[in-house]
Amino acid sequence: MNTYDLLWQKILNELESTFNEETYTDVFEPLKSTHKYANDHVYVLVPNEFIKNRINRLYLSKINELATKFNNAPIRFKFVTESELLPEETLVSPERNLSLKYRPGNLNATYTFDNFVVGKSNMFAFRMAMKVADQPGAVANPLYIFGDVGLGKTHLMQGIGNYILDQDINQKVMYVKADGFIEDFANLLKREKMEDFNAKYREIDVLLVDDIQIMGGATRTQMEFFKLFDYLYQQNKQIVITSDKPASELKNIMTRLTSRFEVGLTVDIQVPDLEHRIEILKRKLASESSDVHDIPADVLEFIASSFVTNIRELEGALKRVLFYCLTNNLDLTIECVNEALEPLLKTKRKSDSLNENNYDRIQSIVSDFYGISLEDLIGKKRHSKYILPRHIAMYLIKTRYNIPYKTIGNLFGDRDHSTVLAACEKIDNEIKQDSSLKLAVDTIVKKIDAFNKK
Ligand SMILES: Nc1ncnc2c1ncn2[C@@H]1O[C@H](COP(=O)(O)OP(=O)(O)OP(=O)(O)O)[C@@H](O)[C@H]1O
Repeated sequence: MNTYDLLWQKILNELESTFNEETYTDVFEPLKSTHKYANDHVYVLVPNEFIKNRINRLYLSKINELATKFNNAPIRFKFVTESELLPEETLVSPERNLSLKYRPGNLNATYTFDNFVVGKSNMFAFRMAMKVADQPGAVANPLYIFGDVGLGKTHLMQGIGNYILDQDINQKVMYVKADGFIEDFANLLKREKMEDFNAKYREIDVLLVDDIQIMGGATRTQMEFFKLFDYLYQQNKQIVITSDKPASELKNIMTRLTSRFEVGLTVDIQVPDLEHRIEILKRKLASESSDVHDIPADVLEFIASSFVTNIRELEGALKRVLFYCLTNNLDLTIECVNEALEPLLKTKRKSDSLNENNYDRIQSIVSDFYGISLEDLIGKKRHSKYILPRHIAMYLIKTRYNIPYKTIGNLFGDRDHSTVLAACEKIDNEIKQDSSLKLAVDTIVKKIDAFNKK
């Protein structure tokens, strides 16, 4: 038995004890050995497309996780049918080499479905992304993904692109951030090279546009984007868009665009809970090319509890811990991790406590101003004398501190992302039209500023 067969056997043993007998017998039992190792992947031949898709969707991430654990270094599996193998074996294409970080169409090869950790906060978004990737243009077009900073929108969107390319390398996928599109359009205006612009954006099968809110106010770009959107949409080309807010709440984006975004399917990604964050840390650890593959549970929980609202920060903390402990040759204990993270935690504690006090202060200044109790400001009563101050307090916290809507929701009796978002947008609109409301908000702001100067 070669090394890869041995590795596969270990994984199979683990899968046998993890999954029920039926799943194991149907899916894994026929897959006795590996086929080859190439392009950073161990290949396993599967009898048909159905089994392949089932494994890719449901078990691939677990398999890769076990593989990395048993191999003591990152390694990935690929399940292929016989018919796929022939063309693939003759194809020595750089696009297939995952050691290259970028693939055609500006795609980051490391953002895949199998390393996207799924939990309650992103389950629906993930399922829909898989469906869209399986049948581009047919299931939900456009797919509109929104959520707060650092929660995985780009990862999921590029996961769609990578999956589509994995199925068919000839598909033309194009990933662009909205500011990149604005820049390309500005260049087009300067040089009048319409053919280049069209070649880049029209001769494609899948368009992925990240952070569409950046296009707010860029009217001419929006008009061009509108034409492109319609052109691709009419041909059933898949479009995926991400944003920090729902389409209906986008500022300074023309309604004919936002209404088109709403024609397809909108999904959101929320802040992950503790268990989910710990799982993310475990999976990031397995994919790190360091010698550490196991971290004590209390240490993982410590890191996951310290970084709550942004997965990018959570990832950064893990990297810092690994680097610090490895270079100083220290064991991964809570004390050592605390030491490693101290500079980050210190600034965070400072700004958190400062901010928490400030959030409280905004809430009490608003409740004082309107002569209601703090309890009623935060509570569930639906009378207008409570609702307006509540919305104003949410709006002021968002505009001053720009923390996730969900976090603001937690400060107001666990209200959800969309409730807070709607409240903030409502106040933002109303102060433009209602001068007495604007005066009230300005007065409250002055009181807050006066307090901060004390
Ligand atoms: N569910 C997840 N599983 C694994 N990694 C994740 C997950 N969600 C986010 N990440 C990681 O967190 C980091 C930030 O994610 P990403 O850039 O996709 O966030 P975003 O929502 O697009 O942020 P922004 O609003 O700043 O554009 C990336 O490294 C990504 O791989």
